[in-house]
Amino acid sequence: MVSVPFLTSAPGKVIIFGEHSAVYHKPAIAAALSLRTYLLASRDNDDTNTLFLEFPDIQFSYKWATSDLPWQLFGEHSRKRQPSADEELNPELVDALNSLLSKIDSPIQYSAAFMFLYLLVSLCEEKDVAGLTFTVRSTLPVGAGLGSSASVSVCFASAFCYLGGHIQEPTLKADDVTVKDSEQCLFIDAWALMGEKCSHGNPSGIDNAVATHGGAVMFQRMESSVPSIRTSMRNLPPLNLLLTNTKTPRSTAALVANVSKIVTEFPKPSGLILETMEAIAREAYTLMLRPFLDKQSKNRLMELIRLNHGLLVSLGVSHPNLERVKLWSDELQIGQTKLTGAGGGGCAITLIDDDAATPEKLRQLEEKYNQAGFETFKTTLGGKGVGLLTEITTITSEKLCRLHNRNEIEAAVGCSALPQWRYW
Ligand SMILES: Nc1ncnc2c1ncn2[C@@H]1O[C@H](COP(=O)(O)OP(=O)(O)OP(=O)(O)O)[C@@H](O)[C@H]1O
Ligand SMILES: C[C@@](O)(CCO)CC(=O)[O-]
Ligand SMILES: [Mg+2]
Repeated sequence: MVSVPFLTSAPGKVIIFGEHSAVYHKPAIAAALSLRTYLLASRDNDDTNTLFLEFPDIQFSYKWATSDLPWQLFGEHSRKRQPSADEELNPELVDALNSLLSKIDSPIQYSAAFMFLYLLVSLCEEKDVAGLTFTVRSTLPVGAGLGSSASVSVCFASAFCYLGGHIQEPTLKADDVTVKDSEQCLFIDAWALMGEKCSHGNPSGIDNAVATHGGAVMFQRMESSVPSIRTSMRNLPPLNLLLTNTKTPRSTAALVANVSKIVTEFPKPSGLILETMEAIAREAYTLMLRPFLDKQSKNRLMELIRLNHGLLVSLGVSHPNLERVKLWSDELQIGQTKLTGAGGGGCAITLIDDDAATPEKLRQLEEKYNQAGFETFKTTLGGKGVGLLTEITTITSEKLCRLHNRNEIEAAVGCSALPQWRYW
């Protein structure tokens, strides 16, 4: 029997090359971020017949009588299995959850609650979770292209795999280096992909893979049930990346659906665009295998960023605010900019040209962004994947909900602040 309270955590990601083309089986390059989501499972209420959700980042607080959930749809055997990459969502469970959630009218809250319940009922029995409170806090911006949905999905999947007895406690500390994926990580990743399917119909799996395994990868989705290829990129060259959030809201589900429409209606040109994106990601991979980039390679990488962004624009996934981020960094000749994640708003990355970007120019750029209401981030790439923290004495759901900002969340429960975190 697992003892509560405990926390799970998973990082967000930045896609450097290959968003959208990743859905169409093309290779993409992404790295874990130091910004993370934290999920606390605790017994903060006396009522053992109820399940409580606290998701303050999206202003959502909810509860269900545990007996109202459709536990009967799964037996012990189906809870223990690892879903294959092409497994579709269970239609009976989808129907049951749709009726249960019919009163929630915010799409953001609906999709979070739907993912939560889908994974919970798929992985746990009623007795495992009755009376528990689940609280989510994230240092990632919600729905901004940095993989917030996948990091939440990995937090849910790992917590429910653990509560359901499908995986053991992890043992790796932050500094331990591993070369082989653990079986437990593969199990969590497979279920987190099902969670991403709850969030949008056709995920490539790159976001949940990075949130589960951490580090930096070249990722390629395969056809049918063949597992995706994940090639770890251990010695990523130091990249001076500026991350800018336009704060323009968008949803990955809608953007992926729009691209799918273009791919269906214009198969030939869109096919060529996707092939070009593949060529870009492959060349970038070769360049990024070198531990240090010489000037010529760095310039080539910047050109590839520019080309990749242009192709994403042609697929219709940019936004005037993303173009503003690019225009202003182009005007000041800071480096090359592309949107990251699903686009349509959210974040852009700028690969900074260290020779051209003087501190004064960077200051001017940040000032322009601030005036437009954009937020810039400093974050490190390639951090740890999914983790667990047990023996918590000081944090309760109420305290976690009350934390005001990223720094407070990191200080209270963060992977960077607490060496007691272990990783699967
Ligand atoms: N802190 C959070 N608390 C609760 N739910 C969250 C949180 N962060 C994200 N979510 C869920 O994930 C959804 C956002 O997912 P979406 O895929 O649209 O954006 P993203 O994952 O940030 O970007 P991308 O998929 O482009 O990387 C939200 O609508 C919400 O349902
Ligand atoms: C747009 C997309 O390529 C990345 C979203 O972070 C979708 C996916 O790969 O699942
Ligand atoms: Mg997402």
